[in-house]
Amino acid sequence: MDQAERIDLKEEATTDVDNSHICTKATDSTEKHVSAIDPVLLPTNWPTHVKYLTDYAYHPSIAADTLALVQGRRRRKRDQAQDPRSNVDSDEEKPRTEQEQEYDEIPLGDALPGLLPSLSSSSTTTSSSSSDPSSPQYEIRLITSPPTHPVLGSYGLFACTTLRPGTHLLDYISLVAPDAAADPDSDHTLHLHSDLNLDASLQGNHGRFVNDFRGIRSQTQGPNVAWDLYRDTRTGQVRMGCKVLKRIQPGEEILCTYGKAYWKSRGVAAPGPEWEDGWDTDLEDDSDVE
Ligand SMILES: C[S@@+](CC[C@H](N)C(=O)[O-])C[C@H]1O[C@@H](n2cnc3c(N)ncnc32)[C@H](O)[C@@H]1O
Repeated sequence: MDQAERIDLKEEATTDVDNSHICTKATDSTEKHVSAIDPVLLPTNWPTHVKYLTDYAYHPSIAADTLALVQGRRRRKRDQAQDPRSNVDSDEEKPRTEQEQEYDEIPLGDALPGLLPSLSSSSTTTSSSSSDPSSPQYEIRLITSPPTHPVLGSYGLFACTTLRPGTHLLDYISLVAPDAAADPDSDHTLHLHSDLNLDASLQGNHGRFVNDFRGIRSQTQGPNVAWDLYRDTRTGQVRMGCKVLKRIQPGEEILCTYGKAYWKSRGVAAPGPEWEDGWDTDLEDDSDVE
């Protein structure tokens, strides 16, 4: 952890006239490595009690083997061993453990650079992400309307630009903790893989602000984004991506499903379909939408 990139940036407010909403724009000059983002660089509406992370933090109780797998170190070692120029010992002759095989099955994907979202798309390999680094794709907003909104007075994540189905928008960055160390009272948890969970209650990124669609979009509309587990092609690190399912207009709230189990564990009925299929099965065909 703590490989956060510091970007010396100045923030300026810009108004999107067409959509009557304000998004925060940022420009960078130099890049350095420090342990955390400077308070002045934090996103608008970022809570003071939460540390902003640009990469995962790992709970000290995670077993060494599991940590090597979830961080991708075990995979990198294997890849290096296959390189004829390398003198790294190969693990290939050793039979794959059940746990290694389980991690091998996680689909590969390209991680977004661990920067603030306003800058994160500048060097991404995903063609579906925004190519304009000075134009953030989303921002945290205090929810003040409509009066029926279930989390009125709390925060949510909102689109600043049009987001197309299939876009890899962000990753849910937080503390990675095993079940045994999970905080049962945390409202900012997401299952990662096996017995590992993501907990962004005290450290995280924009992902922690994505609300559940219930009471905001209809059951027929469903969520407009979905969480998608992947292993970074480059590093082998296991990450939780957020993919756009349906076209999201500027100013629209970015909403996922927490799953029925989340609400059931909190004594809340969650009617309607499960909405927990893979993100690509619910992907809207955007080809004829203008
Ligand atoms: C990950 S947080 C979402 C961000 C939160 N609004 C904030 O400002 O930190 C999850 C919590 O937000 C609230 N929440 C999110 N979506 C909701 C919904 N559709 N209906 C009711 N509460 C919701 C619940 O209290 C839930 O435990």
